[in-house]
Amino acid sequence: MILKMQFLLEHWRDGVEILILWIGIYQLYRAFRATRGASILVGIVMILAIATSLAFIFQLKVIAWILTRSVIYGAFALVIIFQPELRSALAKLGSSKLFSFSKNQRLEFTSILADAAIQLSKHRIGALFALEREINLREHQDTGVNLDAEFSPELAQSIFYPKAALHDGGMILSQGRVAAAGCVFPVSQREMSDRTLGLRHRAAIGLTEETDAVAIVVSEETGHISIAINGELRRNLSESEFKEMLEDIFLPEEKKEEENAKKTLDSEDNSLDPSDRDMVSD
Ligand SMILES: Nc1ncnc2c1ncn2[C@@H]1O[C@H](COP(=O)(O)OP(=O)(O)OP(=O)(O)O)[C@@H](O)[C@H]1O
Repeated sequence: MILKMQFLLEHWRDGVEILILWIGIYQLYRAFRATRGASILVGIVMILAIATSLAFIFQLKVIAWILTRSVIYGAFALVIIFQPELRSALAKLGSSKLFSFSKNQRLEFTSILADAAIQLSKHRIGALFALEREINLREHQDTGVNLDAEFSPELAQSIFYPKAALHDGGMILSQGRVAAAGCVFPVSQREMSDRTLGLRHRAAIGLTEETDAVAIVVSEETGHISIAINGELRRNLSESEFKEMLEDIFLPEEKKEEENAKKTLDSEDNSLDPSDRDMVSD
C-alpha cells in the first residue's frame, strides 16, 4: 500500500503529461483529418518512423544521424507547406459553440432556412448556403456582394433565380441574416469517388474543410438537398432527414429536451397498470 502511494506520488506528473499530450495530439488529429494535407502528413511521418527504426536496428549510423538531424528542419518545412491546413485546424480547435443568437431566433431561423431550401429544391433552383458559426467567413464574404439583409425563402429564390445577377456563387448567412451573396468558396481538392459531384458541391465541401461553417447545397440538376459539415457531404436528403439534420446541428439542446420528455411520457405510459390504461383510452 505504502509502495503504491509512493509510486503514485512519484509518477502522477507523468500520468498528467501523458493525458495532456494524448488530448492535444488527438485534437490536432481530429482538426487535421478532413484536410487535404492529412494523408500526405501521415505518409511522411510513417516513412520517417520506419526509416529511423531500420537505421537504428541495423546500426546504419550515418543514415540515423541524417534522419535525426533532419527532423527539426523537416518540422519547419511541414509548418510552411501545411500552413493553410494548420491555420484551419487551429481555428477549428477553438470552436465548439454553436450560434450565439437566442434560442427563439435559432428556432425561427432553422424553420425559415428549411422552408427556403425545400422551396428551392421544388423549383429546381440551384443554391449554395454557408452558415457561419464560430469561424469568421469575412474573407469569403469579400469575394461576393455584401448585403446584410433579413433572410427569407422569397429572398433566397430571388437571389438564386438563374437569371439574377447574384445567382452564381454562394450565400453567406451570419447570425440569421444574409451577410453576402455571389461569394466564391474554396473548392475541395480532395479526390472523390463520386465523379458526378460538380463545383457547387465541391465548394460546399471545400468551405467546410477549412472552416466550421455548415454548407447547404440544392442541386439545380436533381433538386436534391445536401449538407456539408467538417468536409463531409450528406447527399440526397429527404425533407424530413434534412429538417432533422438542421435541428441536430442548430438546436441540439432543444432536441435533447424533446427526446427526454418523450422518453418520460413513454415510461409513464408503460408504468400505468392495464386497467388504468383502459380507462385512459376510453
Ligand atoms: N467556388 C465556388 N464557390 C461558390 N459557388 C460555386 C463555386 N464554383 C461553382 N459554384 C456554383 O456552382 C455552379 C456550377 O455548378 P455545377 O453544375 O458545376 O455543380 P454541381 O455540384 O453539379 O451542382 P448542380 O447539381 O446544381 O448542377 C456555378 O454556376 C456557381 O453558381
